[in-house]
Amino acid sequence: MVSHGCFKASARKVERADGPATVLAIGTATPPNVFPQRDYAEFYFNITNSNHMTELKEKFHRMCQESGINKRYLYVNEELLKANPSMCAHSERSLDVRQDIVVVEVPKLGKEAAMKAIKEWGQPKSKTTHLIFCTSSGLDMPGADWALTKLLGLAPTVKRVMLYSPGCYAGGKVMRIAKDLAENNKGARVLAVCSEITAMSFRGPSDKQIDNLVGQALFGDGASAAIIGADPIPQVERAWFELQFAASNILPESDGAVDGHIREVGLMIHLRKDVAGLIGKNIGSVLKDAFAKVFGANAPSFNDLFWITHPGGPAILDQVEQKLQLKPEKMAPSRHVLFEYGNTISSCVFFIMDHIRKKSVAQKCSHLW
Ligand SMILES: CC(=O)CC(=O)SCCNC(=O)CCNC(=O)[C@H](O)C(C)(C)COP(=O)(O)OP(=O)(O)OC[C@H]1O[C@@H](n2cnc3c(N)ncnc32)[C@H](O)[C@@H]1OP(=O)(O)O
Repeated sequence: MVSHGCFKASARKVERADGPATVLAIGTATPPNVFPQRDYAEFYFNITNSNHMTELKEKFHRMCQESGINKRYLYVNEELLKANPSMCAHSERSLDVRQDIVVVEVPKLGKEAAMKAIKEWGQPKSKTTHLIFCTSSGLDMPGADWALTKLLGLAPTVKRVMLYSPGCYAGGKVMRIAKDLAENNKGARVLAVCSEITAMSFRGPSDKQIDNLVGQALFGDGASAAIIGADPIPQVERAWFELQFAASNILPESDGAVDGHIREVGLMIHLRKDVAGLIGKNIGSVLKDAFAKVFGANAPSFNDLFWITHPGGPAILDQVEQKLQLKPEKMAPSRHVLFEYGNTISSCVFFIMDHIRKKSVAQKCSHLW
């Protein structure tokens, strides 16, 4: 609905929340198949019939060892991959097979995470006013947001936002949109769900595309969900985090650094070799600008502030730690989630926030950092 110009500023003010957006609950979910990273090269080269590529197998094994990952959860398993050999080739027509999996399973995994978040929130799901669904695992119409609305039994009038294919910066993007919705719509309760199943990009090795191996060594499946709203109801809702500021930035010389293209062969991911270097080169100035906007001239040091990093890979975490001269504990939550789950793309950041708050509770901390 669009109103004419006579809509009064005072009426708009009434509709805004008083306080900042807060995270009121978090839930996470993973598929049942667990893959220990130490055995993954063996599994991967066996299932893709690639054991004859001995040098590549050795290189992949080294990458897995250096990945900072202990285990990952994947929807695919031996049985499914044997039944769908086109997914095990490096580039064979396989889009239909992959889409058939993710169109069904991505909303289902998202539902698992969302139900945990709603349960923790403790409010009836009918109080959900907005739904944001984010995935880089496939595309469909009417969309995974619609599918999740049906699966959860949310009101047909819930205001939906669907984000397809934002890739790794999606955790921040989801929070930015949720913050805007929560602060500009008094009483809004936003269910934000990120769900990823890498069946779109699982593929066999090729000595012509080493960056594919990087992705095969790092990415894992997982879903996370959060309830975000401003002005928590006293004694009823609990604010775990306040969302102070949200922004995004396109780095200079970053074209093609992280690309994903949906083709007949599924999702083909490209990673430039210098991704970690590019982040290291820019992280200081980007964060300084962001923190100056929140704190003005009195921004605390990077070690004193509360902030977390998406664990794209160990090389990225090392660069950030080194360039900003961080104490090791600053990167510990990101490294922990990478170790336990791998890089679960959009869902990673809520996994990290969930880990931090649980650890704070276990250690009886009065604050989260
Ligand atoms: C969708 C999202 O969610 C978005 C994202 O996060 S995108 C993911 C971003 N992550 C990255 O780009 C990964 C960063 N890289 C790393 O963390 C580490 O390189 C790694 C864990 C993958 C491997 O570490 P490593 O084994 O210690 O050594 P490293 O030397 O870096 O790489 C091993 C080999 O792979 C090659 N390699 C690494 N990255 C490559 C790339 N992107 N393209 C081509 N080759 C690459 C290296 O040149 C090296 O080859 P040689 O053995 O012939 O020298």
